[in-house]
Amino acid sequence: MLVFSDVRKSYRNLEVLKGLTLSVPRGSLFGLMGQNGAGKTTLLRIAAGLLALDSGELLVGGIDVRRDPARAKRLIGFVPDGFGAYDNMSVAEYMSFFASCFGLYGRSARLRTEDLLQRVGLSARQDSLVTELSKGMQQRLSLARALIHDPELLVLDEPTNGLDPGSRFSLRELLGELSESGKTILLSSHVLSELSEICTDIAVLDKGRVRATGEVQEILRQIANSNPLRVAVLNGEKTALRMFRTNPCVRAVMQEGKQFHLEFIGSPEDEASLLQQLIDAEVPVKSFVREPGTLESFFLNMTVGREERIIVHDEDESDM
Ligand SMILES: Nc1ncnc2c1ncn2[C@@H]1O[C@H](COP(=O)(O)OP(=O)(O)OP(=O)(O)O)[C@@H](O)[C@H]1O
Repeated sequence: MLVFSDVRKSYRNLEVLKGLTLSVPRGSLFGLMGQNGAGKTTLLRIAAGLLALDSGELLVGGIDVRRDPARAKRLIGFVPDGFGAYDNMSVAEYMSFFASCFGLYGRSARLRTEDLLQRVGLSARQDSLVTELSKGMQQRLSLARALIHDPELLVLDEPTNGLDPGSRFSLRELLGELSESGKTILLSSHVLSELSEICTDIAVLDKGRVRATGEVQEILRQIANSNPLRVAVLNGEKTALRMFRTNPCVRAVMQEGKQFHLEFIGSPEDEASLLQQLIDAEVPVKSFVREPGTLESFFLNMTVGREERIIVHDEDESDM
């Protein structure tokens, strides 16, 4: 649905997107991760047709945005990070204003507005001033506004930012429903657990480039296969240490008395095989736990330099 190829964008001397290549599949609910200043908003604003790219190519639904920006824009609804100033407008007037921007007037604009306000749970607030709405309600109104022309692609910049847990939950449900109804959704978020819960695909943006991208389930599976193992034994720690050091899946061992922290790259079968070896050697295992995979650990691995991460190797051979 969206294909960025070698896209570059600078603000004066600051190059923010440095040859960015990314593909957002049609029908996906795509999450964009990245540290502050990574270039997420810049990327989303380019996707929404609000910023021009300096070089490279962007196709929206197969349309080259540089050749036919107006046609590309009709395919997109954009929800920015922040609501803007609409002090003297009621909810109904706000919707009617944006409907007119897309050539919808009279009865068709009214029916579309009613349908969208119902979908976002704001039917009862049509006559309220938009400034009287809570932040969560404003965010839902902004979403309804972005859907006024029934776009195929919805782009949202930090949509859950500043929302309380209840509003976050209802917005996530709404995005899930829209995704199921066939919309392609591209959103950024700092709440990584949220992305793993709702997104089908993610990309990690770092210093203006895509460092990793793929289906969330596949990424979580890979994370799970590279997570540490924590093992505690009642005794037999020397035998256990010898086994850990000779196991091909164990990259580093940290020992504290009868407890071990293993950097382990392996499948659940590899884990089971190591446990079986300990049992066969009659080492009494007290606990054997693989830490769960999270998007946070993946994100940190991608964006924090290796030199900043501490990996402790147990070099001491004296207890063998
Ligand atoms: N209009 C602008 N003029 C000059 N520099 C800008 C402009 N907009 C953004 N920048 C700079 O570009 C870089 C990327 O900004 P951008 O807002 O795209 O990042 P982001 O990943 O969305 O960050 P955040 O998570 O903090 O919102 C930052 O260094 C920012 O200061």
